[in-house]
Amino acid sequence: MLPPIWSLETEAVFSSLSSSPQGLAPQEVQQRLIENGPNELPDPPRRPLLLRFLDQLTHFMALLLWVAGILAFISGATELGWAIWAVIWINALFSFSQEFQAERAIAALKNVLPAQAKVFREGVLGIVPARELVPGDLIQLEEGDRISADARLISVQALYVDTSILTGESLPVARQANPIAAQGTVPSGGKVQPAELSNLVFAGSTVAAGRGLAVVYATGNRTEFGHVAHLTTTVKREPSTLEFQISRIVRFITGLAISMGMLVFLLTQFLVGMDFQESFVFAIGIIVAFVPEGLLPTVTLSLAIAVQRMAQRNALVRRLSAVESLSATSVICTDKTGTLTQNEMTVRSLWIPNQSIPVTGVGYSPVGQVDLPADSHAQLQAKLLLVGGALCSNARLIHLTSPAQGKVKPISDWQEVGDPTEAALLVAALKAGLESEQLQQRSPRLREVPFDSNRRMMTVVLDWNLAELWPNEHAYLSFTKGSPLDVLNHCQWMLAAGQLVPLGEAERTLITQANDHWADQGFRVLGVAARKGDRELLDQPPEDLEQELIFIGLTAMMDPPRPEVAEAIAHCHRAGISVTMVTGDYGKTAAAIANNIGLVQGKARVVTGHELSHLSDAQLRQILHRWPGLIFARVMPEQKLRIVEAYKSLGQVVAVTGDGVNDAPALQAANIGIAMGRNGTDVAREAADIVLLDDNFASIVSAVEQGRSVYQNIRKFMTYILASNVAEIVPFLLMVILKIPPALVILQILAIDLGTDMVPALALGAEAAEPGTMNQPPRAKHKPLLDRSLLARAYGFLGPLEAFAGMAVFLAVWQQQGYGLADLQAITPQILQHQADPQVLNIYHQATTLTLATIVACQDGNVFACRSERRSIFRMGFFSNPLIWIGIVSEWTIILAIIYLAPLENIFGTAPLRLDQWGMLIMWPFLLLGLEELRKFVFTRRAAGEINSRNPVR
Ligand SMILES: Nc1ncnc2c1ncn2[C@@H]1O[C@H](COP(=O)(O)OP(=O)(O)OP(=O)(O)O)[C@@H](O)[C@H]1O
Ligand SMILES: [Ca+2]
Repeated sequence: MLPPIWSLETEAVFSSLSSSPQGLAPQEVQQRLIENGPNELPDPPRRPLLLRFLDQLTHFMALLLWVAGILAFISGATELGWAIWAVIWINALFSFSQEFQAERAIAALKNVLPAQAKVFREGVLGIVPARELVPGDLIQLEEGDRISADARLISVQALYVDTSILTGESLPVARQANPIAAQGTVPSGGKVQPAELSNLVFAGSTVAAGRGLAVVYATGNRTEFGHVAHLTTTVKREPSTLEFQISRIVRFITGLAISMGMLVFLLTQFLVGMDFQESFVFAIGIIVAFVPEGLLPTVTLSLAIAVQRMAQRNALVRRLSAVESLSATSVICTDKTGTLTQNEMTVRSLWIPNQSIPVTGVGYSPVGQVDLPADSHAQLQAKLLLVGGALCSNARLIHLTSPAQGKVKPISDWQEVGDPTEAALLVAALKAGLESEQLQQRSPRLREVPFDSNRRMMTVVLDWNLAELWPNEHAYLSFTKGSPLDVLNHCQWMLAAGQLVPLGEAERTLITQANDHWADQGFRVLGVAARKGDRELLDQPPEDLEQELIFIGLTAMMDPPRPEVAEAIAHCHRAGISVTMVTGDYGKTAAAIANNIGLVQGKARVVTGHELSHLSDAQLRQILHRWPGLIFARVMPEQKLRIVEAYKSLGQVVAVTGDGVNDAPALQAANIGIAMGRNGTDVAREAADIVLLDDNFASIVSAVEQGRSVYQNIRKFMTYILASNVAEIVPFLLMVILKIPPALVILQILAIDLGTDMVPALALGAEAAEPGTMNQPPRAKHKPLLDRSLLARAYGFLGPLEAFAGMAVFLAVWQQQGYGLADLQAITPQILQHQADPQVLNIYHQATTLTLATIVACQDGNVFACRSERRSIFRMGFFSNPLIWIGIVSEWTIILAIIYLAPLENIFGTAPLRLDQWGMLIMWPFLLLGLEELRKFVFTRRAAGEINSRNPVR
């Protein structure tokens, strides 16, 4: 048996996996991919479709309907019995297909952002999809990465991994790269103990801090995670509060329906004097008609549609419930670098004491010049600054015209891998003819203290052999780069004109002023310092290593704002959303950028992380309350959490962006956590509700717009459905009050609720966002979906109008045939007892048919009315949502079939209409739409008046 991988020396690790320090060759990878299969876990088994369809036939509401159907059969109303059972099936099919579609839409999102891995192949670092990893691959691990295969470490720099998904251990555990002696480590019987085997990392865990290189030895099912995966991969889709709200509404309306049904039963029994069976049929019919069975699936589908639309606009929603929080978002706390700016850094200037040196060129292509000073000391120092920056970085430049290895997406000819800040330093050095790989070969790196955003510095220790730049009487040299003031704090000396000068107040002021000069113009400034020494540079703990440094110079780099961002911020302000910048960058840099993009006007209020740590919660809340455009600068990721919680305690709905490991708590605490898809870490993505595929602030704003529009759409189709319910119930109320036969029969009600209304309602659920959506303040957090204005519009305005139309045509048909109200009342008992003569019955059938057709026609007017709560349909255009027309065609197909196909005529109690009767219904939809337009007109006038009388300045 082979010795276990954790007991091997590095060379043996490579040879046992037939790999090398260069990584595998592409052909070899292909071969191994075929042998081992892709590095992914099989999808968890899903509930078979048939069973899921059966679920739809057996949930509570369906059971209720089955019972109602059986009761109908028992009481002899066979037709109604069949109809109710048909309702169950139609509903089940409809809900099933909607849920299926919604699920597919969401499942498709999984492939939008595939997991990736950084891997060396033939010595070149590239990014490949994690599913293409094979045993033998040499992978690079960095802070925040999710590890996608089991691997043996061969080098580490302060590497800590979070193995909680495997072991439940929540604290990060330290990893190392040396072989472990075989004896006594693993208990005989040999279950791998991840925590014990400190030179292994496992798929499913994440890098909490530091960096490392590792060789993959197991992929896919053969990983440790693969063994337990079947237990953990089933992700539960928790219902959102919106869905809770809807099911509450459904329950409420069901209750209402049942009491209505009972009331109708009692009234028809005791007031109208119907016989028992007939009353019973009415009661059941009313209950069935009123229960909004299709509501929940329609809501789910319109959420899924929104999620799809958001993905098209670069916002990947990971939890459905995020959609509704988006609609109520009132504050966005955003990063600066990469979100508001392009994260494309270019060094524009160098500064060494008393001298600035311009650098030309754009982007990452090393085309441009460093205008090196003529003075030899200054020239050497400028070069030293560039060399220090280049050697103290882990980024790489890839020139894509050279045969590209791996699958690196081409963005420009020159692309950076790694931190853009560091890539910019490499480019600047290259422009001065200093090639980082050559430098690295001559002065190999012996140690690294990785960058972290709390220290804001990074240090490397080199075996210094570049004496022509800077003679070194010691063996080693360290370079530290980082935020200028932090670096300066660790310096004792300054290099100037080839001499070490002790740093006094004057020198410090000089450097700080240079820093502020660049920062005020929006430049990101880094300081570079060095230290000479021997053995101690390798052994000292980081705190001691980064002491007594020699300050060398500053680099100023530009990261231009994204072009769309100013517009997006203006949108936010119009939409009543405050934007707060929370950045790790320097206050002056942040303020300059904020001004540039319109986040603040005039002088910005900047709160530094240091200041923040001295503020009490109450003071913080007061600041947040007072300043709409705020900047938090030099904050640590941990402090984001405090800002988020303070906003929440003010009752705001907070969206927050983040990219790093330490951002995860804030992302989780916020109402909406937004992670970066391009430059974010896997850890941040997994903590977030939404992942921005393009890291762009503007995408957040368009997601908010989509969120608002779903919310509006749900209100739209609810209004639409509730309005026709009124027209359905009024005939029965009038039957009782006026003692006339009902103007609709039960099956006709079912034809509306489960036939004609369905597709138009769906079409309303898929409406695009209205143009004015972002001109209104966010909705109040606790405002219920069914608020007073919606109920008033549906039950108090649209519904009664339709009911009036339906009753008017009903009575008009009788009138036409010479039956006034009194005559009708006289023959009512015969009609109800099915004893009227055929001629009268025929008139009755025509009258109910016309009422049915009129209500459906009114719903056509209504569907256009409901497309917006306040915008005129003439401004929206009748053809801007083609689905509406599909809905209308479906309505009339159903209605015409019911009226003119003989077998259906019998079931639905309809009769063919004459042309003049059709003429009677034609005006109603126009009347309804016209009155709605009038209402909207009055409403917008009033709203405009209110806005004008308010102080327009925020
Ligand atoms: N690779 C690096 N090496 C050394 N110092 C760095 C490096 N990257 C950033 N810094 C310094 O640390 C500071 C904080 O960086 P951090 O990444 O936390 O925030 P940021 O990128 O500046 O801003 P934001 O929080 O808006 O993304 C930077 O302003 C810079 O001065
Ligand atoms: Ca950052």
